[in-house]
Amino acid sequence: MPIIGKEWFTDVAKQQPMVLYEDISQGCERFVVPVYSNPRFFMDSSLFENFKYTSRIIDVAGQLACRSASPTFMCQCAGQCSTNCECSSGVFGEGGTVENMELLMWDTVRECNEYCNCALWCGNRVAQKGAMYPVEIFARDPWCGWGVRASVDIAFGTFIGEYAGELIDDEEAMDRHDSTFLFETKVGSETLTIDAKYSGNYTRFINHSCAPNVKVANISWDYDKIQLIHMCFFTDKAIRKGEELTIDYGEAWWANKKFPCLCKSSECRYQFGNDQRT
Ligand SMILES: C[S@@+](CC[C@H](N)C(=O)[O-])C[C@H]1O[C@@H](n2cnc3c(N)ncnc32)[C@H](O)[C@@H]1O
Repeated sequence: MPIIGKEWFTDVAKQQPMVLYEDISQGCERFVVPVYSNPRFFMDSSLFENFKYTSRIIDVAGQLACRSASPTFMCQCAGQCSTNCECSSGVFGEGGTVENMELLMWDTVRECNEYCNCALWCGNRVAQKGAMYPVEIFARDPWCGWGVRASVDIAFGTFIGEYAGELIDDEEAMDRHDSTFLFETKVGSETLTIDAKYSGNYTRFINHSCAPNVKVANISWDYDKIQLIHMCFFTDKAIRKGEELTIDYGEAWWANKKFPCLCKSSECRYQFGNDQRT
């Protein structure tokens, strides 16, 4: 494997990108999600041919359909929920951004739901409304593959998308030989998995960084006790247009990986052995 120096990345950034798809979401998002290749190196784009873009959780095994449907959570607030509202976790400030990231990451955050009396514009309805900020998929490099970058400036604490894909149980997850796109979640006390290998949205292209600018929080907007926990992505820094979006995959993900991390951050924790790619 060649040594990747800083010059390689600087040089590649100067190349004119090629539009491979004008909108890989095919209208599933509020914005187009273009895919950019790079003439400087070859990138396998065959995955896009069989990839089904969806911005939703696909209940393949009926895990959600078989839940009891009795509404447990519902507020009686009029218009905007008050700070005393039983649904509100006080995480979202005015405009729906998160002010306190620690609070967001502390536990599952409950948003108001379809049985709540409050308005659709209530500030406790954020992630349920879907992604609002345009992003693009780009050819990062031949080793990491594709990545995601912001198409506009995005403020700190902004919801940018939900990890979408097929909702499967543990047994099915073990049978799927590629664990790259598996993300654990819960429905009530049951642990389930979202697999975004074949179906998903742009979040499945987000790469790892040891100094990430996006965090993944647990959010629910179900009325039922047996709630689906949605894995929701929020910016943890102010993001500039063109900046790559990254998350921390966590130690468990890296535990059995045979390749080094290419995040190039000074805080990188997974550069194994004598790897010279600095
Ligand atoms: C969830 S996918 C992210 C999208 C992926 N880059 C692609 O082209 O489909 C995770 C895979 O991306 C690559 N990857 C992501 N972050 C990386 C990093 N920091 N260093 C090296 N490879 C990375 C690895 O091949 C990993 O298995």
